Amino acid sequence: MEYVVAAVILLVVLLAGGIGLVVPRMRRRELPPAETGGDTTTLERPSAAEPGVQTPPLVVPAEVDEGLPPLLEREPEVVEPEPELDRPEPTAGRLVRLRARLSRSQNIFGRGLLSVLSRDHLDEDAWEEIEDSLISADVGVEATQVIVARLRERVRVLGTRTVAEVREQLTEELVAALDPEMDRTLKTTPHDGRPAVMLVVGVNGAGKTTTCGKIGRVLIADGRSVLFGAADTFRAAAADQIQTWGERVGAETVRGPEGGDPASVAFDAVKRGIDIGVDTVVIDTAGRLQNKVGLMDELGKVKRVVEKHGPVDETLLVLDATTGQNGLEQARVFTEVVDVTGVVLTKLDGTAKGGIVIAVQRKLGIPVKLVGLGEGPDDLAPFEPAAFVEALLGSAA
Ligand SMILES: Nc1nc2c(ncn2[C@@H]2O[C@H](COP(=O)(O)OP(=O)(O)OP(=O)(O)O)[C@@H](O)[C@H]2O)c(=O)[nH]1
Repeated sequence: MEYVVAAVILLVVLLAGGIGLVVPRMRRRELPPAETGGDTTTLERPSAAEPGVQTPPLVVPAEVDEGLPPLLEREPEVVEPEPELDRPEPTAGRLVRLRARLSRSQNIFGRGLLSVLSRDHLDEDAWEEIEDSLISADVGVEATQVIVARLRERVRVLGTRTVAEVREQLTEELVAALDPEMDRTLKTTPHDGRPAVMLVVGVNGAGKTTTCGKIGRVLIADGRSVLFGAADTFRAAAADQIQTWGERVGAETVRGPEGGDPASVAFDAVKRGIDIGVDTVVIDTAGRLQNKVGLMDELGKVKRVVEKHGPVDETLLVLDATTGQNGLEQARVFTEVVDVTGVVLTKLDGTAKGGIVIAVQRKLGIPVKLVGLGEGPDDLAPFEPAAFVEALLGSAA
């Protein structure tokens, strides 16, 4: 009997010991549900939850942290490196640096025109060829007639003989046709405690959004701070596109919902520009031309709403040089809707008709302020008549 009692006691002790060893191990393997209370350590969930979904933190009892290796390891903290910002090229002398891009136009001006001028005797046929060259370079009939008449007169009166002299005189006439006295400065200086506001208008595809981005870089290269307003809510990708341009140079973009009200985006952009104290707010707009009345309403509204903050300082019209004289008709519609203060002529690198610059200025009476000479971020140059004409004529004499 004593043996039986001793055996039962031994069995109970062994069982108790066994349970004592096993239970804590099991408890270590299982994570209890949240809200255990008491002394706890809160861990972040390792994977990001879906946006908008609140994920409760995982809670691990403090005792688990002691002794055994942690079952849930903290994610190593990832410190994103600051994105490196682009440093846009300085704007001074860009036109000279990009002059090779005008090579297609140069063929007409440089080789064609100057080879005629180099003939021993400039007879009627030669003058007609010169006229044809200018017209086919899109200078426009009216402007061509004025330029050729003045050149003929100078050659006759001065008795010009050498090619170099004729070239010099042609250069002067082309520069004069570009009205070098016109004010081509961009009004981008903040005033009255608010940023300068620039509206960028033009038909879709003219290179408007790209040009906004390039203008931002031009301004930043010249030491200004910039904010973009993505008021082209018509084309979904336009806002992304301009935001990307902004991110590359550290400029903020204000955007609205796709298909939203462009005027409200423009208003918010200027408001934000005032709040954060930038120098210039550049606003991209949509340019659907199917319906002139709709365009007038939309652009007119954008302008009116923005002007609740103060007047628009600069309204730039973006024109695609490759559309030639057709582009001029489109341009006129815009000048009727908004008070255009300057023209940006894009894609001059893709046309043999660089003379369009002269036609645009004469027809619209608005200065060309910038020219686009490629798809690269800094392929936009302040327009300088003399440097431009030199680049067109090249050194083919
Ligand atoms: N070769 C050349 N291409 C250019 C120039 N400027 C713009 N582009 C190109 O023209 C195309 C159209 O440019 P976008 O800026 O998207 O045109 P958009 O007028 O803003 O069009 P929407 O946003 O629809 O209004 C792009 O492929 C640009 O890279 C230029 O000076 N030269």
